[in-house]
Amino acid sequence: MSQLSITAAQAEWLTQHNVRDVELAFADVSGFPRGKTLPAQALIKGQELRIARAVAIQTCVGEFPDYRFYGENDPDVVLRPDFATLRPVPWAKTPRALVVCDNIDHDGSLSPLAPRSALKNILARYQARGWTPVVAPELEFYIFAAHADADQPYQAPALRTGRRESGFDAFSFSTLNDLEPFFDDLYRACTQLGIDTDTYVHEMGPSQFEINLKHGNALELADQTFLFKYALKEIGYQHGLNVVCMAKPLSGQPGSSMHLHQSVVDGQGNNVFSLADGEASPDFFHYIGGLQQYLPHLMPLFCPSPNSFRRFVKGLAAPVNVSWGVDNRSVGIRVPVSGPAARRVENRLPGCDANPYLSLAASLGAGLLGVEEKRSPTEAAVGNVFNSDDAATLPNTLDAACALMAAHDTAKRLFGQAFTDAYLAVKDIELSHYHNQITAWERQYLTTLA
Ligand SMILES: NC(=O)CC[C@H](N)C(=O)O
Repeated sequence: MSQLSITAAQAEWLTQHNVRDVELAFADVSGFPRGKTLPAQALIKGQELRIARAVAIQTCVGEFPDYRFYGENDPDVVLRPDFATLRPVPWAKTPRALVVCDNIDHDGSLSPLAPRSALKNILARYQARGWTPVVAPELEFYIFAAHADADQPYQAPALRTGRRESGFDAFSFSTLNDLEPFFDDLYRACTQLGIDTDTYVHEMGPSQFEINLKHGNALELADQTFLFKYALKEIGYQHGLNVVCMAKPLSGQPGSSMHLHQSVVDGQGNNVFSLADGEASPDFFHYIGGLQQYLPHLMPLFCPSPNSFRRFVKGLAAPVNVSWGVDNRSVGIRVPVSGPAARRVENRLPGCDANPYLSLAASLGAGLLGVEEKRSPTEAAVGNVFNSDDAATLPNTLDAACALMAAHDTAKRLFGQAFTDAYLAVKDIELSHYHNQITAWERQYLTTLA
């Protein structure tokens, strides 16, 4: 899966294309790209780069939790390139490449603080059973006009007639046509980055879109999703657009999700969720049982910011429960209609703001625990269950979600104590910043009272 050294063909390609630098990139806990840029020839010669271990657990406001979460001596990790991900940077004017890296501790092991390590460790647990997950993320995002004043609401971009979308316009083609130059460049970038896109549509909100990635290997899809979000931003900037993966950027409008479709194949490539006769297997139900039991304990990995929880509004196709059902958008765990080979589960909880490595690791980990423990799911939901009592099974703020994560050992069992403690410490800092803000709403409505 991972490729540890550069091939002669890759070195030749870098040289032939006059690639000056290579970004050694990895996702921090927020999913933001971080790393160092190295001259291409140095990479070819095998120069090793190190970076502070703490970078993986940088907060979204650029601070770090206490030393005890990453090492009192503030140590380094090696940025070890996975050369299977070496690609040109589509938006670079001077030829540049990028390669996704693992963070390696001094003892040669994957740093438990890095999100890519968390996913690799869960995949190793599947591998130990002779199993391989197959996943497909679906990403919703908003495209806004260029925007620099964080105090002002986002605005949809001006279209051909000067009009800006303001209402719902699901599945229309007209705005896709308006934004064709952006989408053309995005598609070109995806091809260059090895991102295998499937359908794209106008989603429900004003200037909200969805692009689905083709199903495949979980590590590859996490890398692709990480790079896709990087590409969205950069291609947007080239067109004077601000592409936003926040879960709920506009009040009163639909939020943006990152639904995760998942199935598992055995060593022969057979879907373990289906029996030979085409019926659903016991493991399929155990997997769903695991999701129902453990997803609530892992919510900060699907919904990483206070804003993430604003998405969960009844009736806007965003889940508010961990019920499961077939072909049902009022549940958190949806089973799409399919034949036996494609039998899969769709975890609808993650927002587009989720880190793809962590949300995939958490979802696959919860399902695996369900299989190992032979958990039974509830009865399948029938009809619309937005108002059912199951809603109470999910925390509805980041504060409550972190408290639930801390109160259970699920995250620790899947990702270890070091990661769990560091992640919660990061969230603690981010929440304290968030709660210290005085908002426009308070200025608007509380001044007459106080
Ligand atoms: N594509 C859909 O089903 C809509 C999902 C919805 N926008 C959400 O936030 O979850």
